[in-house]
Parts: sequence; C-alpha cells; structure tokens
Amino acid sequence: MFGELLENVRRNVPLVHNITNYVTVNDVANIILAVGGSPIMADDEREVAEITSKSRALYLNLGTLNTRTIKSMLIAAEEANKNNIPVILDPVGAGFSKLRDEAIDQLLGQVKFSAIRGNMSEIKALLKKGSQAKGVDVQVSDQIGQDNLKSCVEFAKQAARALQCVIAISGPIDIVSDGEVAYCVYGGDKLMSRITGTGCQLTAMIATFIGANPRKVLLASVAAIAMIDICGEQGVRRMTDLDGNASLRNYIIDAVFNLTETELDKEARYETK
Ligand SMILES: Nc1ncnc2c1ncn2[C@@H]1O[C@H](COP(=O)(O)OP(=O)(O)O)[C@@H](O)[C@H]1O
Ligand SMILES: Cc1ncsc1CCOP(=O)(O)O
Ligand SMILES: [Mg+2]
Repeated sequence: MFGELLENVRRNVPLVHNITNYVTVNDVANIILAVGGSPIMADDEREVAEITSKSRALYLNLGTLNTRTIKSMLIAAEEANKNNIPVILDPVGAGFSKLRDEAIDQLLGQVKFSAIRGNMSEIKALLKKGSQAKGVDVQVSDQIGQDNLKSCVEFAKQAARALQCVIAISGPIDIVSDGEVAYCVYGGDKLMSRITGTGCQLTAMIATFIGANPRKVLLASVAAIAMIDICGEQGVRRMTDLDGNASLRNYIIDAVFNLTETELDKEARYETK
C-alpha cells in the first residue's frame, strides 16, 4: 500500500515549493530529492505566487519566520488554495514566542491546510492546550509514549477535527489522524532527535508524498513517516563508534534515497486506533 504511494512519488517527481528556515534548508532540499521529488526554495513575495502555482505542494515551515516570510507564506498559501495545491505546515517552535503564535493564528485563520506535522509540544500549542514548548524541541513531559498513547491518540483525533486537516505528531511513537482514524507508527530512534532537521525533513517528505498523492493525504502522511522511521533505524545501524549526529544525518538521507517500494511495504510498522 505505501509502496504504491512511493512509486507515485518517484514516477511523478513532484515539484515542492518550500518556504522554510535557514537552519535546515539544505537538508530539506536533499531529503525531497532523496525520496524522489524536486525541491524549490523561494520566499520573496514577488515570486512566491508564481512558483507555488507551478508546484505540486507548498511546504511552509515556521523555523526562522520573520515579517517578510510570514507575508510571503500568506501570499503563497492563498495561491495554493485557489489552485487546489496542497499546503503542508510545520509549526516549528509553536508556543515559544508571541510572534510565532500570532503568525500561526493568522495562517490557521486564512489558509486551508492539507496536513500539519509537529512534535507534541508544537501541536498542543496550536490547540492552546498548555504546551510547555522548549525552543524547537519537544518538552519531555509532552512526549508520546506507550503509557500515554491512548490519550495522545484521542488528542490527535481532536486536533485533526479542530484544525480540519490531517495532523501528524512525531515522537518515539508517531501518530497521524484525519479526525476519524489514527495511525500509530512505530520505529525511528531516539538519536534522530539529536540531529537538527529530522522534523523539518519529515514534514518535507510528507509534502512530497502528498504532492504525488493529493487524494490520499492521510495515507501519504503515514507512508512518509513510516519511511523516515525505517531509514532512521537503518542510519543508526550504520553508525560506527566515531560517528555522531553529522554522519547520521547523511546516513538517513542515503537510506531514504535507497529504500525500495517493497522494503517500505515490508518494513512499515503501524497499527490503527
Ligand atoms: N525518541 C524517539 N524514538 C524514535 N524516534 C524518534 C524519537 N524522537 C524522534 N523520533 C523520530 O524523529 C523524527 C522527527 O521527529 P521529532 O524529533 O519529534 O521532530 P522535531 O525535530 O520537529 O521535534 C520522527 O520521524 C520521529 O519518529
Ligand atoms: C534549531 C532551529 N531553530 C530554528 S529552526 C530550527 C531547526 C528545527 O528543526 P527540527 O524541528 O527539524 O529539529
Ligand atoms: Mg521541528
């Protein structure tokens, strides 16, 4: 099932327009290439509408948002919505500053999103559910685990209904919901949280999968998560004693590049709730 969605990515090579942060921009471009898409980064307000209109998905990432890029995001998203081009949001650092929260309110008020992916602190902040965001990383007490899985699944469903789009919450277990059903995706490795950009890359992969499979937003999001989880594990297995987060970043990108459709189908670990 997921293999077919990956095949669509590789056959259609969807162009993904990214308005993203300057910390992980190169990693985002490379992961889109690795999975089989084609990235373009552009954030000047004079060209974003034109570029979005020629793209298969628009990815907005709030990591280093500023007055100029917030305006560009709104212009690009309006163009995307007008042309039925899916818009995907990564609300990096939501809940951690007034500027971020004001921008999020504006975006949620004006834009129809297909999917939003964040860590639990960020998604709680979107719903104003007392997030204790810790910079761009998840607050430990917010994290999804086996012990609180049931309530996290319920929360993901509620969030999807409230925000009227697919919600993906990442962590030791990832949860994806459209408000009706929730997929819990297993895998990954805690070392993935020691690399800056795995979250941004994951959301970029979701955007790429959705760009190639616009009528299967929920499954496309699950497929992207299953894929990065498998590839995160493969990357960790490849590490030697001398390797750290820099090598792991590259190993994960390489694993995404090399993972076959059959392997994705065979190795994806998930259950529905
Ligand atoms: N403790 C963990 N165990 C397994 N996988 C993890 C863990 N923490 C993060 N991941 C994986 O790392 C990727 C990025 O998620 P996350 O670290 O939550 O994003 P962000 O960097 O935006 O906070 C996801 O695929 C997630 O499954
Ligand atoms: C460190 C940092 N600061 C602003 S954006 C950013 C990158 C966040 O990336 P991720 O959420 O994927 O870890
Ligand atoms: Mg993040």
